[in-house]
Amino acid sequence: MAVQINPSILSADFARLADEAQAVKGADWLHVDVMDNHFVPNLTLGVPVVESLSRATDIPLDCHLMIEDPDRWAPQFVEAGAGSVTFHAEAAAAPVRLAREIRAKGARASMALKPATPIEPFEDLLPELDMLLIMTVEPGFGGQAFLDIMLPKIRRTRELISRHGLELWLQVDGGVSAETVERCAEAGADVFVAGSAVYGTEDPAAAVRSLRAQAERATAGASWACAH
Ligand SMILES: O=C(CO)[C@@H](O)[C@H](O)COP(=O)(O)O
Ligand SMILES: [Fe+2]
Repeated sequence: MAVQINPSILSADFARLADEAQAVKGADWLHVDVMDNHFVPNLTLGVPVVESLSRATDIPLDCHLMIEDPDRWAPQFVEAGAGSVTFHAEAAAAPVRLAREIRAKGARASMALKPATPIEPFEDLLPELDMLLIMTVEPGFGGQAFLDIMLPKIRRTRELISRHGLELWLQVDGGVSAETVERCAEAGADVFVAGSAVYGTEDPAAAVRSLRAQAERATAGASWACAH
């Protein structure tokens, strides 16, 4: 699978979201962080904003739900126009039923793991998912430092995906930048969320191109990719 770069609008200007989406032309998905001040100690946006944003841009929306009760809310984000919906394993009451419901409504189903949540208990669920998100910071805020200690989990997850012959995308989110993207790609990630490393620069579209080039180079030399 080709490398994908998903800018996070958490680091964009919320009063100009349509323009900010325009500013990252060439991005694969627009990453939309939904926070409820319960699952994480921060509050961002909800279904109506996703609905408006999906009408305002051709870039598909990758909604990352950092909320309690995703079983109730995730389907509404699909109806609002999200092309991919990520719920947290720690918050979902019935992750298999929820993933099936998201897929049945026509979106890609994805599950996220906080840094302290291991992948191993979820091995049997992987065929139910289109993407797995490994958080590389504690969720809640943009601009945090990348957690290097997550690299072994990325490697183990890539091994599981290969062993089961799955088409699952492996996303990393948090502190992904020019300094860290190559380590993530070498470990096995193929979808890269970047907030401050894209919107914190003078030229967000150029930042997307440059992260993509770095990730592609690192993937080309990675043992997990060479084995395919
Ligand atoms: O989900 C989150 C934070 O909880 C992320 O999507 C951040 O928005 C990424 O921002 P950077 O770490 O790239 O600045
Ligand atoms: Fe996110």
